[in-house]
Amino acid sequence: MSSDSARALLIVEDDLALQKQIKWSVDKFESVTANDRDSAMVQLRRHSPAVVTMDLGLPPDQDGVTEGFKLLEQILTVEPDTKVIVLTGQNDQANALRAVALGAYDFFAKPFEPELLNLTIERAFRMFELQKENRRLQSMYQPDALAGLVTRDPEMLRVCRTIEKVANTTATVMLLGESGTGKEVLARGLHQTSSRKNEKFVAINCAAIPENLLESELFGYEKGAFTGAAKTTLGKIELANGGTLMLDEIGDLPFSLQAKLLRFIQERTIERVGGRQEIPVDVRIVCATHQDLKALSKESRFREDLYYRLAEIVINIPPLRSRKGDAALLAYSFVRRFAREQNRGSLNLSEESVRAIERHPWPGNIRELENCIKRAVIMADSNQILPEDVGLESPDLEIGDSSLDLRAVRDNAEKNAIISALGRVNGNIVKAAELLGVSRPTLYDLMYRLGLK
Ligand SMILES: Nc1ncnc2c1ncn2[C@@H]1O[C@H](COP(=O)(O)OP(=O)(O)OP(=O)(O)O)[C@@H](O)[C@H]1O
Repeated sequence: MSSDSARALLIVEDDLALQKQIKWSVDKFESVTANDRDSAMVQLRRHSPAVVTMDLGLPPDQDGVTEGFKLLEQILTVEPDTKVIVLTGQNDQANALRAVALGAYDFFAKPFEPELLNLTIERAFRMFELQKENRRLQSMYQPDALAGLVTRDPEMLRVCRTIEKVANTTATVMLLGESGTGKEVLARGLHQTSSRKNEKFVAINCAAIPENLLESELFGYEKGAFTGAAKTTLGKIELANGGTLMLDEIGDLPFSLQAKLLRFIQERTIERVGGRQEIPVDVRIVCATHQDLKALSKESRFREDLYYRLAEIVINIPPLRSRKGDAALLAYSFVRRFAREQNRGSLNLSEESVRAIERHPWPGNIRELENCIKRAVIMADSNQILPEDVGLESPDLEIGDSSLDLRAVRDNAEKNAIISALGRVNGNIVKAAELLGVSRPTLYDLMYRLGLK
């Protein structure tokens, strides 16, 4: 445990002899004890333990599980980040799975193996610390204007610092990055950090508007300028007057309009379509593209003089796959956001999901990850988001460290046995359950948990 994790382990066990035995066998952790639901909740409030081990059979229902499940729900409502390890009877896998589905961190069958229990508790503490660290980092690095931006990647943090530095200059900023890397978020951040923050931020996507409409969208038009121009209408440039104009996908600006934009940047005046008056406009320009504008200008598809006008400050935004640690950090933050929006209470990513997220290359960058987590929050049947909810393959067992991870070894062995059994009986669940010596519902639960369904 790290020094900051002086947070206790809470052991909830009504059998006092067993309680002592557990406490003794996990004596490297600082522990407190409770023997029923009420005393457990008192201890929870008093010590805010990071990890709880609890028996499901608590008084007055020692032989059942009602008190145990009530306690589990209460703990996760009051302290959703607590890692709860449920101790179950030997053949009580159905309740163990139900507990995990409700948000328990792990389960453990009694009689327990002290070494394994120690290992599981240690992992739970580590997970707790990791999540806490993620939240700390998230709150640390955010200047107010870039508050919605989640990152701990050194390159992205440099990008944020550059944005802050240039915000109050008049320099035109060019944001280069793949789709979904947060170009608009950064452009808005720049606007918010600048002295123009109380004026408008107007964005226009040059790729999304047909060429014949783009000119009037940008520059506006006078009444009667063309058929259907019933009244004088301001364009985006004029609408942004005093504020910031974001020209998104600038690489798609038609050649014919590039000259007109260049003129505006040089003269700082516009002429509406069908108009003859020069109208002065004061806007800060930020442009963005995923294209290589220099290459486009070599091919004479983008005016070189315009490029140099727009590229006073060029900021390269790294793709998500090269931001260290950001995929998981963003995923945690999106889970919290969408769980709140969808009233899903305490919802957590399973360890497998986190690993799968870390390994995925995210070609659609943060937008793809955001959509993926939104879907997962809707799809998750339990309080744990599994790799299949995220739509990602469960990562295979790693050679090395995690081959020593007994839970993963056990999961993998169970998965292989189930796949073999199902293969042998041609997919017949009843027969496979018989072959494996478990009930049909247990097999279904197992298949679900192991991502075989
Ligand atoms: N660092 C970040 N932290 C939190 N959310 C982010 C971050 N970066 C991007 N997002 C979110 O990801 C989505 C995509 O971001 P944005 O629209 O800014 O990307 P873009 O690069 O402008 O994409 P495109 O080139 O396709 O227009 C948005 O919903 C945005 O809120």
